[in-house]
Amino acid sequence: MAKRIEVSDLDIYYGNFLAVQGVNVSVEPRTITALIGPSGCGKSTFLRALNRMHEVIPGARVEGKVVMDGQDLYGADSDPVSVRRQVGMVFQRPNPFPTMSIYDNVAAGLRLNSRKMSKSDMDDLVERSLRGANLWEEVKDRLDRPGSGLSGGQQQRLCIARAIAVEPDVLLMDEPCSALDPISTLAIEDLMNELRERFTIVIVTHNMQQAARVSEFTGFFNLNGVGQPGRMIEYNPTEKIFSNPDEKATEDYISGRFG
Ligand SMILES: Nc1ncnc2c1ncn2[C@@H]1O[C@H](COP(=O)(O)OP(=O)(O)OP(=O)(O)O)[C@@H](O)[C@H]1O
Repeated sequence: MAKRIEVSDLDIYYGNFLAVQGVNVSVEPRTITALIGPSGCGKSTFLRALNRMHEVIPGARVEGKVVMDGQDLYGADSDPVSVRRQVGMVFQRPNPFPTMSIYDNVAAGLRLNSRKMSKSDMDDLVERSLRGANLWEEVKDRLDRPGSGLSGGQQQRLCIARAIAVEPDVLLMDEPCSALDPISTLAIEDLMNELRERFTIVIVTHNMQQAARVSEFTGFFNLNGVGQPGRMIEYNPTEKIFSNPDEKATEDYISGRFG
């Protein structure tokens, strides 16, 4: 079930380096939010803080709050593994488990979450997830073949099937189309449009047209200079960001004056 994410006063560190400072934002359920901004301003860092992937890096930590429908993701009783099950992630490069079959790639997350399931229930869930990722028709006759044998765009949809199989509440996507050709990119964008009905989606993209095409809300990150922390300086409906942003820096960025 899609959930609301409320971020308050979030600071994100790598050791002593403050990479992202003071993010306050509320992301509504069943919407797509795009995060845009120049390289190094902390978009990916912020995204990874939303499912506690950030802390996997030694010395990395956050201050502030990320609350999902009332659940404090960094609270003392919150388990990072369960957070990552609730908040799924799709990466820039499609990363199916290379030696695993297409079927097992989708089933992997369910097995890791040690849900005991009959073979026929698992078959149903794998099919539903592959259909949900608009991949079923292309792979239904070769489910036992390795995931690595698919095209890049198919591999990315396989990764999305794997992510949605565990029924997360939120789906994070870090430049999911940057390694894909335009046709595969459109297939993923169509898919995002369908997935928004079931999930809260946050996507990092360098592609302004993509942000404009797929998202309802856009967050613009910026930084004042090298070594300075990135900040989310504007969060607004995407239409407003691209037609009449509140901040001059947002306008300069989207009109290609920097970045
Ligand atoms: N593992 C890490 N260890 C230390 N610093 C890091 C690490 N990853 C990122 N950083 C730093 O944190 C800051 C934000 O980086 P991040 O990758 O989040 O930016 P970004 O906006 O996603 O950039 P890009 O658009 O180029 O992907 C940068 O100064 C970067 O050098």
